[in-house]
Amino acid sequence: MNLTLQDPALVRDHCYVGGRWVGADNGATLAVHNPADGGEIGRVPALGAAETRRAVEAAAAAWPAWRDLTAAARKERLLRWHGVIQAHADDLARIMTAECGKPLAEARAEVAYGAGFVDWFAAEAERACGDTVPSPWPGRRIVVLKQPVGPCAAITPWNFPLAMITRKCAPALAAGCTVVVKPAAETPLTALALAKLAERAGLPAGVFNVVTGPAQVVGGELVRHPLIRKLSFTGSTAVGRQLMAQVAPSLKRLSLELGGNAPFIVFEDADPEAAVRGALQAKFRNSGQTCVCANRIFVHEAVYDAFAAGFSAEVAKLRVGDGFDPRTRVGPLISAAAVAKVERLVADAVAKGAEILVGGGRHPLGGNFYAPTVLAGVTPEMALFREEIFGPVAPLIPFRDEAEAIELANATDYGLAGYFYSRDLGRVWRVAEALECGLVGVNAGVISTPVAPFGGMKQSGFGREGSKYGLEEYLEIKYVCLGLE
Ligand SMILES: NC(=O)C1=CN([C@@H]2O[C@H](COP(=O)(O)OP(=O)(O)OC[C@H]3O[C@@H](n4cnc5c(N)ncnc54)[C@H](OP(=O)(O)O)[C@@H]3O)[C@@H](O)[C@H]2O)C=CC1
Ligand SMILES: O=C(O)CCCC(=O)O
Repeated sequence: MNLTLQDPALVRDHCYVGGRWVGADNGATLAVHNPADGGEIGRVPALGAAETRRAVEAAAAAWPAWRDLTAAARKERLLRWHGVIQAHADDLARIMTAECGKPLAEARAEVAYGAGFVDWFAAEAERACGDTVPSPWPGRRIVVLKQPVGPCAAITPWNFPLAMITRKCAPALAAGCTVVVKPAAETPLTALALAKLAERAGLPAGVFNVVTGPAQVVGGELVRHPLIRKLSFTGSTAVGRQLMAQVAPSLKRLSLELGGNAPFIVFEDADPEAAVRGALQAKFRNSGQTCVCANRIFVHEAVYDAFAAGFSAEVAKLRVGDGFDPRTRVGPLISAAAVAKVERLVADAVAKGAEILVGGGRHPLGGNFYAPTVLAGVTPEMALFREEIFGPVAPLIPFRDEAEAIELANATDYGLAGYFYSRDLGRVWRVAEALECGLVGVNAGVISTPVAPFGGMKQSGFGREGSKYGLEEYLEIKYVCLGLE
């Protein structure tokens, strides 16, 4: 595919380590493909363990000087990075659409969202405030300092190739940490473009590094290296569990943002049109490939038929296609394996009695395109009730009353996002408090923003990204007891 950009220098074929552009020692590379047509759009280095170690050492070498800058100086450098990201927003969005398939409008929205983390945390750099505590001793004072954790590693997924990097790295850099990022194999070009822009913004060498290559080798080295003090990971629960075991020997700090199985509940008192709009947003953003996507849509039996009809009519209108086509609302899935997983889940549901209201199979475009699908009569026995679908399939499940809705919503090992529509104030509080998840959208289908805490409970992981809480993940607390004599 021919990726036409205003600034072609943003497409890199080398990694960014210690302020230099480097390849693998043995020259090995990995291909990057466009999921819409399978075409190769670039190649990136397949680094080995030795090159990854050098990246860690570069981050460690850069740490003292970066840590010792004033917060205002770090803020100023982050704002410069934010400025160049915004100035190249269209190119970044095009790179993203090419390598992960999302519609260009969504890619542009992701650049704005992702840049927002840099802007927000630039300002937060100056708010890493400590405390003084009333002392129990007359001759002593108690002071609490906040200090950067140290060199960090970030392992990021393909579904938000830009925002997942800035959501981790902006707070790390603001706090005074340095970072080595390993992006997903499917979407390294956006990460390397961000590195190019970091270089142009004048981030000092070694402060922000991007390494690409086989997950077990590159990721494995980052996870085990003793100089890395903290790991932040977004991806599948299975890999998150492995990484947690791998960091145990070096006791690194850890943030895990893992899979989800979000309930979306439509109560009988919901605004019906708003509920349909919200469900469309919560389900079909990024073709259903987000960890906060509605995975199970519970609808009160009194409004079930009306909701199913209204929602299905809107889903049937969603246009599927190449993300570069401005009419496209639903792009391809990331890979053939992702399509196969969605097919398996739909086949299992249909075999156990689910009814297909819309779609139900691969899209006529073929390849990685799957038709937006609505399934009625879904039950907890079906695999998609428990598994993260990560595709454009909306399962509808009727319920009788509030207690049953809450019980069904919480009947999952995951606990990331939950949504519900209701206009009853008492119910809004009761249900928001009862849902076992880290984010709740009430009468709102898309709720992510750099200013609010994002993160999960249960097997969706732990730690928070974004907001003032996101900065704390990269700060150590140090208690200083000061004797006055
Ligand atoms: N929470 C979320 O936002 C996401 C959830 N998922 C869920 O996970 C499923 C599978 O997606 P998938 O892309 O395979 O997710 P993974 O969890 O496998 O990948 C996420 C990141 O982890 C890296 N990684 C994988 N294995 C290791 C390892 N052993 N050591 C270090 N790093 C590793 C990957 O690298 P590499 O790409 O090189 O393999 C990638 O950078 C999806 O269907 C979805 O259900 C997926 C993505 C995001
Ligand atoms: O899927 C994810 O991991 C990120 C969710 C996107 C968002 O921040 O809303």
